Amino acid sequence: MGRRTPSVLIVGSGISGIGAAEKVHKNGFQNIRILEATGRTGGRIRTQKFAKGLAEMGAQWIHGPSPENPVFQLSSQYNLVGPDALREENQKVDVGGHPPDIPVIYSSSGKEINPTLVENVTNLYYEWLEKSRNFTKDTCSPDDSVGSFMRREILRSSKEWNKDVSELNMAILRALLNVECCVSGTHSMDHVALCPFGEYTMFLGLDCTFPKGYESLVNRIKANLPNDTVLLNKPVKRINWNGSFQGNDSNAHPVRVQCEDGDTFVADHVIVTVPLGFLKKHADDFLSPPLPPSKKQAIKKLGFGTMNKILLEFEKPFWDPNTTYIQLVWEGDSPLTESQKDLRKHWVKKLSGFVVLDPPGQLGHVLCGFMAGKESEYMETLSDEEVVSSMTSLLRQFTGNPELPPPISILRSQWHSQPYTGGSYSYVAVGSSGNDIEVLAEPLPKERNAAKPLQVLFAGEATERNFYSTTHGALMSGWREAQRLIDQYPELGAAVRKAKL
Ligand SMILES: Cc1cc2nc3c(=O)[nH]c(=O)nc-3n(C[C@H](O)[C@H](O)[C@H](O)COP(=O)(O)OP(=O)(O)OC[C@H]3O[C@@H](n4cnc5c(N)ncnc54)[C@H](O)[C@@H]3O)c2cc1C
Repeated sequence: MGRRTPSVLIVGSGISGIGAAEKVHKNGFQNIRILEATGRTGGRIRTQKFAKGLAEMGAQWIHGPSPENPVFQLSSQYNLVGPDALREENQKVDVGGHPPDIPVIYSSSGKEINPTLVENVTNLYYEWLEKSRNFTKDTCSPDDSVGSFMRREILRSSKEWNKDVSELNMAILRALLNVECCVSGTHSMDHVALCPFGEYTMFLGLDCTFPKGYESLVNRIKANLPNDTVLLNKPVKRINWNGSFQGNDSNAHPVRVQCEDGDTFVADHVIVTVPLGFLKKHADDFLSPPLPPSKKQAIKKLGFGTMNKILLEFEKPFWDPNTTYIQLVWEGDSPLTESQKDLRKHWVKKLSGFVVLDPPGQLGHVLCGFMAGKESEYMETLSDEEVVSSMTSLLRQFTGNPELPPPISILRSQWHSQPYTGGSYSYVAVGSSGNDIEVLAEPLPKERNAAKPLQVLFAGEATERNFYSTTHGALMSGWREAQRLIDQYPELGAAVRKAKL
């Protein structure tokens, strides 16, 4: 590759792209540029003004804020999390993947359900969920899903239920599975593969938020980069590699990136951090020569679903000040029957519940509803007025108060319709496995030599086998690819260390 300073292009300015850029920059790389399709940095980390304060349209919590979590490491180093999150006890809590607080539960007949009535079935649900993480490819069929495993457990257990609890138990289980669809970012748990489900790894620690918004972390990392590193509104159309473009000669850069506006950039290396949702739509023509068939297959097989938020601001809270979560339970619903197909009529039934934003003094009286799957994608096509009207009817029905005032403002995410995202986050779908994640992460070319050096690298949450769908997974993936480049140029790191002496 000669003695020229290596140039690195990064496609996408989410936390994986910004994180990769900062790491290579810290290790002596000087020629770095990030090309971002949209008019902002942060990608699926997006903080917006709403009500009295801020709201997160994408990532909201640091999942597992403990010392092993790189997002937590950085956030505490930069003083971006509150004192509770920094307490040692907080970092040792093992929530085991379920919410630590007892919710307020409303049913569709307008009654509040006493949580003790559903405690047994809720505990059973979490036991089954835990069990579903213990399978491997040797102990289950590759076609099996978390949803069908749960149904088998429900059917087995329900034989022992009295008639008077059975209906409520079924309705609660349906509601809990709706929550799980939000966690996995999928339409149905029937789409989530059972064997690799346990590969997803959780850190210890009670989830925490960012008082100044999740974007404060992205901005803080970005501040370590030279000012002109990020070019906004530069959607990349095609990446030519292996010198497959006109005007190239043997001493020139092996990679050229073409933007939709006609601009081109050449480089030694490109790190692609675009979401899996984007790759699914553009796998055939995003690279030239095209992606190898194994990578295209992995992109096709892995899951990428939609999970959206609906934020509602109220003049006054109708909930008790201690309420942290409101769970909605549709009477008569069951996890054993498919959800209704008429989205226009039934989309609201997929809403899993509302988190109460805290503290109200800073944020206002705000409920944040969560909804996954096709219903969530349908919601994106409606107007704000239609969503407010549906939410008002829903809350009036569940609280049993036909006079409940409507929310005074609304803000919602629409991740599925974003052309450069195409959904919310990835999961390991039935028919795929953790190996597909590894294949997606493999750099190109696969066989490398002096004539065919390392050129196209892949990062982003969907490339992290154990931490996909999270901000820390995304950051780890950016650091992983940055390290791959750093290892390629040991002399740059050595020069940085020498300069520091
Ligand atoms: C609603 C929601 C809630 C979430 N909640 C949490 C949570 O509480 N905790 C958590 O840990 N994680 C959460 N996540 C997941 C987390 O936000 C993501 O895993 C993480 O932010 C992904 O970072 P990334 O860098 O991989 O991708 P992104 O942030 O998506 O960055 C990719 C960037 O590439 C750009 N791009 C795409 N195509 C092109 C192109 N052709 N040319 C140039 N640029 C392009 C995009 O515009 C984007 O800016 C949530 C996500 C969503 C959507």
